[in-house]
Amino acid sequence: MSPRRAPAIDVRDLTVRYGDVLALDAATLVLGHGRVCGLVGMNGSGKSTLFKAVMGMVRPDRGTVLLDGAPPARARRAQAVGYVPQSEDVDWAFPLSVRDVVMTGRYGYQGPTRRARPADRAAVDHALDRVELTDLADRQIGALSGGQRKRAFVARGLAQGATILLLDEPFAGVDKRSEATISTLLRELAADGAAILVSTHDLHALPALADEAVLLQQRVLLHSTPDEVLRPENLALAFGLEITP
Ligand SMILES: Nc1ncnc2c1ncn2[C@@H]1O[C@H](COP(=O)(O)OP(=O)(O)OP(=O)(O)O)[C@@H](O)[C@H]1O
Repeated sequence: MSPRRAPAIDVRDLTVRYGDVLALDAATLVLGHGRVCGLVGMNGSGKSTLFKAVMGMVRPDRGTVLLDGAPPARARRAQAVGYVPQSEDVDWAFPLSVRDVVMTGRYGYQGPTRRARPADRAAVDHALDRVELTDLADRQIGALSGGQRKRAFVARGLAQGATILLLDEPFAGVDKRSEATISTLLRELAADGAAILVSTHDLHALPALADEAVLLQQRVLLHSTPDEVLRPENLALAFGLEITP
């Protein structure tokens, strides 16, 4: 019998503080390959902090993160994990074209100072095509619309060949076309075996997008199906008021 595969994302008892602010409080979240998990919570509930901790970009006070059974730094070196940050976390004035940004997804294979090999260029072209940005590939990244920028970062994860994808509010401020393009792509990637953790404030879109969902309020309040998470009494737990999706 083959050994059981480690979960794609295995977060246990994760506590993160920024000074006096308790951003995550013993959060536990386990996600398998082939699954899309929606992360739902109020502003300030710790969603971005969870992504950063999973990427190894913030140091937890307590708890562990394993990606495919390995610490985040090793998973990053192996190019196993791709991250689409919140728009606010990106310097859009950086003089990179869309193609350059997507090519950074390949740096683990070629090193930043080496010239792109044909396989790298082919992977980048394919990724640009899948997010429908081929026509804009040579434009400076800051000269794209919000939705197009999100698609460029999704393309970076695609070009990288990441099997774990973390997307921090990829639908914020994007139009229906970009939203549909990204959602369809995420479903296809999950069908190919990727594990996808995606935060969203778009509760309507959750059932079509995600196989499972997490309600976060520093702690994981609930990890269940999207329909269960969207029950008004559960949303009231996380948002503190009666809202209907
Ligand atoms: N660098 C930082 N220094 C101090 N406090 C921080 C820092 N980053 C985040 N915080 C605080 O940690 C808490 C969690 O923030 P986080 O960005 O993870 O929330 P979020 O759920 O992603 O919010 P949003 O939905 O608004 O993006 C908030 O109270 C926030 O103010």
